[in-house]
Amino acid sequence: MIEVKDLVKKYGSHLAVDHLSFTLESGKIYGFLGPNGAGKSTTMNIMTGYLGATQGSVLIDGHDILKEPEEAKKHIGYLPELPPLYMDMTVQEYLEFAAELKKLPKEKRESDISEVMKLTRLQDVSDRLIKNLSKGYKQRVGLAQAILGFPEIIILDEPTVGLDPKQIIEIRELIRTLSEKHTVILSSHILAEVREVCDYILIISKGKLVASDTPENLELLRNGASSLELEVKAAPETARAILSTIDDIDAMEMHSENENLTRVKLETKNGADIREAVFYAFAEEKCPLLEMKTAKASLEDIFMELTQKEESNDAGNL
Ligand SMILES: Nc1ncnc2c1ncn2[C@@H]1O[C@H](COP(=O)(O)OP(=O)(O)OP(=O)(O)O)[C@@H](O)[C@H]1O
Repeated sequence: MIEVKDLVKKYGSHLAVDHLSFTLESGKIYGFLGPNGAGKSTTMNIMTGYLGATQGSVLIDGHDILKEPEEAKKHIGYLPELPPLYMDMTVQEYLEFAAELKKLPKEKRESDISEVMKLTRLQDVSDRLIKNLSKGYKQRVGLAQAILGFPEIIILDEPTVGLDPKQIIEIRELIRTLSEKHTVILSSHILAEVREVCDYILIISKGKLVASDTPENLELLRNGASSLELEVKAAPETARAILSTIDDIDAMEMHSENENLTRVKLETKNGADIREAVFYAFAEEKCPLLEMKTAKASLEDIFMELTQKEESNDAGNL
C-alpha cells in the first residue's frame, strides 16, 4: 500500500536520505527508528508530500505523492515533528479549519471533529486558545488534526516527544486503537517505545535502511546460534585449540577461573549454528562441556551494532 522506491534526498551536498526502498502493508504499526539526524523526519516529509525528493518515488495506494498529490494525500494523516498549530485559534476552530483543508464532506465535519476530540481527550479544552494549552495538549491537537477524517494511513513524527509518562501511555494506547483500522507509521529514537508499540521496525542510520523486521525477529538476528557462551572443563589454550577446528567462528573471548575451567564467549559468521559441532569437538577430546547457552541480544544491542557499523563504515571512507 505504501511503496518507497530508491528515495534520495540531498540538502546541498549532504545526503540525508540515501537510496531508501521499502514497502509497507496496511493494518500494521510501523516504527522508524534511528539516531538523531538519521533521516526519519526527512523521509516522512517526503512520504507525506511536504518535501520533494532529489530522486526516487513514493506511491500511496498506487498514487505518486509528487505527481498526484491530491489523490495520494487523501489517504494520509500527518503529525509533523513541529505541528503547524495556529496559536490564536481555539481547539474547535483549528479542527474546523483542518477539516476544511482536508475537504471533508460538510455533513461529516461536526461528527468527525467530535469523534477525534473524544479519542484524543480534548473535549474539555475545545474552547481554549491553543497558545494557552500545555505541551501535552498541543501535541494532542496535532494528533487530532492528523486523525481527522480517519485516513487509512496515519504518519506520526515523534508523537510522544515532550510528553509526561501518563500522556505517553495515553498516546500509545491511542496508537494501538488506531491500528485496528489504520496503518500507523511513527518515528522515534526511543527503542522501548517502538518495541512496545510497533509490529514492524525499520532501522535507519545515515539515511540508509540498515534493518527491517518485527521486533522479535530483530532480537533473534543475533540470538540463538550466532552467539554462544560455553563453560568447559579445560585450560584456555586447550579450549582455544579445540574450537579452532570448527569453521564459522568469528570471534572468541576466553576467561579462565582456574587452570581447568574456562568460560568462552563466541560469535559465529553469518549466524551459523555450530552448537552440535562444538558439542562433538569437546566430547572427542574428552573435555566435558559443562554449559552451553545462546547469548541473548537485545534490540538495544542490535540498534547500537547496526547504527555504529554505519558510523565506522563512514569513518573508513574518510
Ligand atoms: N532543511 C534542511 N537543510 C539542511 N540539512 C537538513 C535539513 N533538514 C534536515 N537536514 C539534515 O539532514 C539530516 C537528516 O535530518 P532528519 O531531521 O531527517 O533526521 P531525523 O532522523 O528525523 O533526526 P531527529 O530524530 O533528530 O529529528 C540531518 O543531518 C539534518 O541535519
